[in-house]
Parts: sequence; C-alpha cells; structure tokens
Amino acid sequence: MSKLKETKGNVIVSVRVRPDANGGEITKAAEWMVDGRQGVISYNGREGGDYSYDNVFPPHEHNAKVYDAAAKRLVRRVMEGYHGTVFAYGMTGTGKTFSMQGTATSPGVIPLAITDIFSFIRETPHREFLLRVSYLEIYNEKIHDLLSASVSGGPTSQQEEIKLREDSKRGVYATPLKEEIVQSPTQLLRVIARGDHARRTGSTQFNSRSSRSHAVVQIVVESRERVPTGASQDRRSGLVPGGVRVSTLSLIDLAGSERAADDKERRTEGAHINKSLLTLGTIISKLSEARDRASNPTDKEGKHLPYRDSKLTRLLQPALSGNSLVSILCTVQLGGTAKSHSGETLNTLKFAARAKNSIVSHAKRAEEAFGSGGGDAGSRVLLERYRMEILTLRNQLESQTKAQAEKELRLEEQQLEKEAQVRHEEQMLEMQLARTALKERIEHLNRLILCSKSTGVNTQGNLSALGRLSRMSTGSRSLRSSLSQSTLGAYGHSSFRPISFLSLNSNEPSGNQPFSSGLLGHEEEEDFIGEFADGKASAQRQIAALQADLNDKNRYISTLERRLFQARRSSHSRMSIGMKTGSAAPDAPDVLALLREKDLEINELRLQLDDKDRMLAALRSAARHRDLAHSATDAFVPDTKDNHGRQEHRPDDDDSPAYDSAVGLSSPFNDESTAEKKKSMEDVSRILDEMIQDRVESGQLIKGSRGSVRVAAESRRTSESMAALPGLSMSATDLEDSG
Ligand SMILES: Nc1ncnc2c1ncn2[C@@H]1O[C@H](COP(=O)(O)OP(=O)(O)OP(=O)(O)O)[C@@H](O)[C@H]1O
Repeated sequence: MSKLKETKGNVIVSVRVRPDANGGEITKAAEWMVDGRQGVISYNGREGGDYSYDNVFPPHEHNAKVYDAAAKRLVRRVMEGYHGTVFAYGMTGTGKTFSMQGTATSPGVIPLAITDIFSFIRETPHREFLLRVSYLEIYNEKIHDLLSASVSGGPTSQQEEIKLREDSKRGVYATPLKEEIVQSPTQLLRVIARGDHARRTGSTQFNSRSSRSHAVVQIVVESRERVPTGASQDRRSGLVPGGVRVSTLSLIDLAGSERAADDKERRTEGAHINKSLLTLGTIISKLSEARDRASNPTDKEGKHLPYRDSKLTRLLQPALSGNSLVSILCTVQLGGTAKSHSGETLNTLKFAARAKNSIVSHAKRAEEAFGSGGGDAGSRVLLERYRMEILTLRNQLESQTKAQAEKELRLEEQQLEKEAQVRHEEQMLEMQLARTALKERIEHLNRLILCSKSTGVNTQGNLSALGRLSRMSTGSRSLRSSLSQSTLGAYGHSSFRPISFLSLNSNEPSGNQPFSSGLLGHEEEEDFIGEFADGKASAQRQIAALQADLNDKNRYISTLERRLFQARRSSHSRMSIGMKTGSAAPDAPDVLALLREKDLEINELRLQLDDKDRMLAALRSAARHRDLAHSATDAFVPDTKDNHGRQEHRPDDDDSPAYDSAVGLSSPFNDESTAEKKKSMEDVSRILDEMIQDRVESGQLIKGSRGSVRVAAESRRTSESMAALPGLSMSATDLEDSG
C-alpha cells in the first residue's frame, strides 16, 4: 500500500464513510469492514472483496483530518505552480457537500484550502501572488455562473450562455465567466458563500437539500518572484527577473447519483446527473484500460475518450488526462438497509478503485509566462497584465508629473515675470515721482532765483536774510536822506553830502581804510549783487558793500565830531577874545553886544549838540542795520573774516528788541559790538576831553586832581557875568554831560 501511495502521489483517491443516518452503528457490520489505517474497505456480500484506497475515513473522522490527508498537499503544490483538482464523488446524501464545504464548526476542504493558500502566501515572501476566483455549476448540462447570479438566488435567465473552450496552455475553460480578485481568506470565503447561495438545490429521497448540480470552484493562482530590494530601477524599466506562474485549483462538488425518482423534474435532473457521472465513469474505465495497454504507447488513448459527452467530463479533461494533480474523495454510506443502497455504494467503491488504478498524472509545474504573450492564455496572466498596466500608468504618471512640473515652472516663470514687471512699474513710478519732485524742486528754486533777481538780492536759500538786506538797503537810503536833510538843516551847508558820496572821505584823516569803488549807488548795488548772486563771493561782496557803508558812517561821525570840536574851539576863542577885550576896555555897550553875541553862539552850540545827539542816534540805528546785514550774510557765509584774515568790524550794538526781532538771531558778536560801542564813546569823550583841555590851557577852566574841572576865577567872573545874562548858563558840568 505504501508503495502505491509513493508511486501514485499525483492522484489521491480517498473514501469517506458517512455516519449512519439513524445515528446508530453500521447495521450490516458483517457485510462491511472499514480499515482506516490500512485504507481498505471490505465487503463480505455478493461481489464482495477488499477495496484499497489512499485514504479511508471512518464515519466519525473530522473534516480537518480528511482535508489534511486528501487535499492539503495538493493545495500547497498548486501554490507552487501545479494544477490541482479535488472533487467529491458519491451517492446523494452521502456527505459530498459536507466534506467540501463543511460547517461553521467543522470547515471542509474548500475553506481549509483557502486558509492554506493564504498561509502559503504569508510563508513565501520572495514571491508575489494574485488570486482570482470563479464559481460555476453544471445543471442539466448547462453551465451557469454562480457569481453573476442575482441576489435572490439562482442564475438569471438572461445570463449569457457559458461555453467551454480549450486552449493549449490553459486547457479547457469556461467563458465568459466572472472572476473576482480576492486579497484575503474572508473575501474569498464570502465570494464562495455567495455562489453557494445561488446553487440549485432540491429535496431528494435521501437528502432534503440535495445538490442538483455539479459545482466547480476555480481559484487561479498567479505568482512571480519578487523584485529584489534595490532593483527598483529594473522595476521601473519593466525588466523583472522572473515571469509569472499560473496554476489552477479546482474544487468540485458533484451532484449525487441516484436512482430514477418519481418526480419528473428529479428524473430529468437525475438523468443529466447520471449521464455525466456515467461518462465520468466511462472515461475512468477507459483510462484504466489504456493503462493496461501502457506497454503499447502507439495508441493515443485520449482520442478515444468521450470527454465531450458531458460538460462535466469536458471540464475535468485536463485533470483526468494527466495535466493536473488529482484528489478524488468518494463518499459512501454503509448503513443503509435497502439492497439498492449497497449497490450504489459498491458502484462508488468500484469507481474509486478504477480511478485509483487508471488516472496517471503527469502534472508539471506550470511554465512561467513573460509578458502578455499574445493569445488568450497570455492575456489571462493578470499579474503580468497588471504589472504592464502599472508600468504604463506609472509612465503616464511620470509624464503627467513632468508636464505638471513644466506647467508649474512656466506658471512660476510667468509669475516671476509678472512680479518683475510690477517691480519695474513700481520703480518707474518711483522714478517718475522722483523726477516730478525734482522738477518741482527745480521750478521752486527757479522761482526763488527769479524772485531773488526781481528783488536784486542774492541768492541760494536765505531768502529772508536777503529780504532783510533789501529792507536794510532801503532803510539805509532813507537814513542817508534824513541825515543829509538834518545835516544840511543844521549846518546850512549845501555842499555837505551824504555818506555814500565818495567825495566825503577823500580828504578826511579818519584812519578808515580807503574804499575806492565800494560806494555803489543803490541801483548799482542791486545790479552788482544780482549779477554775482551766488556763493561765497557774492556774500563777500555783500560784506564789502556793507563795510564800505560802515566806513562811510564812521567817517561821517568823525567829521561831525571834528566840526563840533572846531565849533567849540571857535566859540571859545571868540569868547576869550571878547573877554580880553572887555577886561581891557569894559565898555558897557560893547560888553552887552559881546554878551549877546556869545548868547547866540552858545545857543548855536546847543543846537549843534542836539543835532549831534540826533545824528548819533541815527548812526546807532544805521549800525544796527549794518549788523543785521552782517548777521544775514553770516548765515550763509560762515567765514566772517575778510580777505586779510581779520575779523569783521562790528558796530556797537544795543539790546533793542526791534533789532533782535528783526534779525531773529542772537548775534555772536555782541561782545565785540559792545567793545566797538565803548570805543566810539571813548572817541567822543576823547574829543570832549580835548575841548576841555583846550579851555584849560586857555585858562578858562581849572582841572581838579580827581579829574573834575572848574571855571577859573577870571573866567568864573566872566561866566557869572555871562550867567547873569539870559541864555548864557553853560557850565563845565554841562560840557561834561554833553560829551
Ligand atoms: N461525515 C458526516 N458527518 C456528519 N454528518 C454528515 C456527514 N456527511 C454528511 N452528513 C450530513 O448528511 C446530510 C447530507 O449531506 P450532504 O448534503 O453533504 O450530502 P451530499 O452528498 O452533498 O448530497 P447531494 O448529492 O444530494 O447534495 C447533511 O445533513 C450532512 O450534514
């Protein structure tokens, strides 16, 4: 026996004995003997004998044990690339469906095979798998797709007829047939359960829910060697190291053979069932006969085998002809009392025995297919097809990604161009604004320049100072006019000219610096300034003009002082002469005349002194205007030194609010101005001192030890006499105060 198992490993024939339907022991124990360990069933009755099989399962053997012994190895080899077929054959109600499907608590061959399939996948990491499943039934010699059936149960009448076709690589296959790709045991079991639900069943004499059709579950296994890690480049290029291997596991639950039933429908079904089973039996018998002629291989047995007599045998042709591993599970029930029952059991045992002896499997591992190959067989290699599709999609994705990247790049470039254009426009706008601002500035400056020219005053920026200069110039002009009038009025000299006249200082020993051409007329000054109205040179010319004006004023002051001194001396001389004359010949009428003359002179001197005071006030005012001009000029000519490096001469200054408000500056030359003022006062005092000294020398006055003076006795007398006269009351104190 063991030798038989070894030599015929590709075909396994098992017999499973169903428990007694009544729950009791085998009633005809004497007729039947079941040896599970030896795989022998013996029948002691008529046509009795021993029937040996690969496996004999006693009545209470579990489904798991049946699967392990009858199908497990075959399933694993299918996963390795072999075709495999497991089918259950037996009389109705003997446990074919129970063995193939099992129950929830005792799963049969199909669910256990599914579990093993996925276990194998998990245990084989170096390969990748793709599983697809189909489920059909052959009912009254017609093929129905159980996965395309309506939910309500039973294939739809409009379902396209499914035909069997044959291919050199695939063998015999049904088409069109729905195939579902499954990725988990649960998903696969759910698909099969759906097909089971659609399967046709009916009540028979021996089975209240008898399968009235042959049901075929086909699981197509595609597998391929995994691409080694790091060979992603090859994957992308489509160069895979190995092809795809395709194998099929067929799990078939045959309808039960039975005697002709009373029901017409059952009789019709039975006739078809029996016919297909009969054909199957016939083929097995012929295979057995062919095997007996194995020594004469010239005969090609296949040509004479009636596979096409039934769809069942046509569908099982690849398996029966040796291209597939085969496991036949025959189910019997030994407990029946009817004589016919034992006959059916014997028929099953004989079928199994013939199958065991006749079927020779030359099953080989399926060849690995490369590419789609061409033809239907190649196109069914879904794994390869998917791989190609993935490759195509990946290429499309890459091209789209590239196109997208290029598009984004273009958009980015366009965006950058837009931004650059916006920036350019902004820069242009800024430049335009800057140009506009510059133009406005230029126009403003031009207006300023025109305005300055129109006023005849320089120049760049210090318009208020220039305005003050202009006002000062006007003021100076009016000052000269008033001076001239007052001077003329005081002296009655029509030849006396204002300070701006050049002839005034030509012969004056004033010590002032000569100024040849600086005394310009007012219009000339404006033209001069306007012509050189820019920069430091212009400012220096302003200073020079003011300096000249200042010199004029100084010279005029000196002239007035000298004239005053001369007038006093002249008066003193005349008074001295008159006194001498009076003392020598004191004639009363002469004295009176002399006194009147002196009174006139004294009055004239007083008027002259008043004029002098007014002139000094006017000169101080002129000096303030001059300082104003200096300050305005200094505002834009920091270097206030003249060309000879000397500090500009500053006139005396006072704290006149008008001056301060007019200039708006705190003069940095206040100290110098004060010194200058003191100097001028000292000059006046010096002149008066000289006058007093002259009188002292002439004996009219006596100088005290502490600087005080008194009138001499002679003079006092004269003075007293003069003082007695109306209008002659001048004293030394008066002389001091007037200085
Ligand atoms: N080994 C077994 N142990 C327990 N119960 C079984 C066994 N075999 C069959 N049965 C029971 O017998 C009844 C009929 O079994 P099943 O439907 O599997 O027979 P079948 O051969 O498929 O019949 P049919 O050909 O009419 O479909 C079922 O109720 C099933 O549970």
